[in-house]
Amino acid sequence: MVHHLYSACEFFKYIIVLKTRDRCIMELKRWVDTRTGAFDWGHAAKLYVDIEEKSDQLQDKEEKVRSALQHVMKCNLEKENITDPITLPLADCIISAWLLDVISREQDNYIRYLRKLSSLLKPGGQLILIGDLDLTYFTVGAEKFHGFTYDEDFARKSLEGEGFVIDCCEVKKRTVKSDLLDYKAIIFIAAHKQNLV
Ligand SMILES: C[S@@+](CC[C@H](N)C(=O)[O-])C[C@H]1O[C@@H](n2cnc3c(N)ncnc32)[C@H](O)[C@@H]1O
Repeated sequence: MVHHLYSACEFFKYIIVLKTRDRCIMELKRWVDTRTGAFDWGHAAKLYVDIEEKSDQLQDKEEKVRSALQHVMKCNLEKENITDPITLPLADCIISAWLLDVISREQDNYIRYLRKLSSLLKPGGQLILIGDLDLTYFTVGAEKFHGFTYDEDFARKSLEGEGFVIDCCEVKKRTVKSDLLDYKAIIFIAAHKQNLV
């Protein structure tokens, strides 16, 4: 998914994308390098310029994202240092979308993963967290996977418990009809990591 990078590159000159699967890393690098046969993310760029009413900037936007995207790196949230053997400098902002919902089994996991994301952030740094509320399953191809089920209260308390201050939290009720997954709403949270005193 690259949709969020179109907005992010308006604010950040250097962006690092972390992915766990080698195939995803390879595909995204092909797109960054405009290689033949790379996945066409044109619809994401078009969506961005349409929302921002900047359709004349379509070409520029693609180039801006590509030049901000410095590295596509491997990560695994199960590891102590999730980008082992590389240690990244602390980030100004982390965007995590639909990741914790999918990889967490229970509340303790979710909080532990959140702590790992926090450890990659500078004090005062921003965390933008997007997820599905009340998800129990999702489907990919013919396979059905477990979703971690949580509500707004749990997300808020988890962030606050890990030393974040929530600046904005919005919940948007589901409008899509599909039995491929069963979430009830999408949650968008912008929070910052408290400075240590
Ligand atoms: C629903 S997708 C979220 C996609 C994400 N927003 C993106 O743009 O790539 C869940 C992602 O979690 C990744 N994942 C699974 N186990 C992981 C782990 N242990 N550490 C980090 N990512 C993991 C999967 O490869 C998958 O891309």
